[in-house]
Amino acid sequence: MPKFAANLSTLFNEVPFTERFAAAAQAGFTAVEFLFPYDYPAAQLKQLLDENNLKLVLFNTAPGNVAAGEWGVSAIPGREAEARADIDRALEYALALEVPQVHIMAATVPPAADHQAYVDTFVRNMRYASERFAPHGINLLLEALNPVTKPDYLYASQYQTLEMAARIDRPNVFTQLDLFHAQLVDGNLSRLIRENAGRYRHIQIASAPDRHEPDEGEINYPWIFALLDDVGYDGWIGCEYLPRGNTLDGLGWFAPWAKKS
Ligand SMILES: O=C(O)C(=O)[C@H](O)CO
Ligand SMILES: [Mg+2]
Repeated sequence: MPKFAANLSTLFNEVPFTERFAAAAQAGFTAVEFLFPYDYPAAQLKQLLDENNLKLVLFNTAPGNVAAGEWGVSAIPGREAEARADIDRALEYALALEVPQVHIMAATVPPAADHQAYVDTFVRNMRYASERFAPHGINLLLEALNPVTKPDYLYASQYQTLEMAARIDRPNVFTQLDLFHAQLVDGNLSRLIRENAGRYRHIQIASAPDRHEPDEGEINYPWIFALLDDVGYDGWIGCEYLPRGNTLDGLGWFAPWAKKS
């Protein structure tokens, strides 16, 4: 039985961020995820979660200087102190908000840069993060991003993040299987889901190629949800899509699973 989390960074964007918690709960979600919590005190976010009986199931480490093209700091050589401070801050938020997993953002790699140096830096910082988070039972996730949405990101293929997780070789490090990115880069989603069950601990969904509701495009999500049940996936499924129009108007696909108020 799939468990869905509303991504408040992309859904319910008709209202300000702090009003999206109530909107998600009223739409029948019991869990949420979003990109970054850092613009708000943890206590304020916890109150919003508690008031709406919502679990927070994922957020990311900080993105760095987005205006300068950065998308994560954990792989940038020479920025280790900043990356580890971001990891420590993410841990503080994860503990305060009772979050079971955090996506550690890697970095975009400038075309002329030494890619291996970025990989080696990321492995070291991930092992640092693993040691910080493991005593609290919190998992760390790596996510491949397709090169159209995010050019020059450290990894684009699911098979690269699976290999990276194996190289990091820590028991609380897994991949985040965003099926939108996976379809655009790797395809053969059934093989990915079947052959790597247990190595991904979070899933995100959106249509391909347009990243809208999961009721259009190339991916047959009802079939995918049944396959996920078949392989015993019991994690959350993050609804990280860009609504075609009003969020509520596009939630017909979610009706079978929405919590009835
Ligand atoms: O971009 C995505 O798909 C994500 O899930 C990350 O949170 C941000 O890149
Ligand atoms: Mg994603």
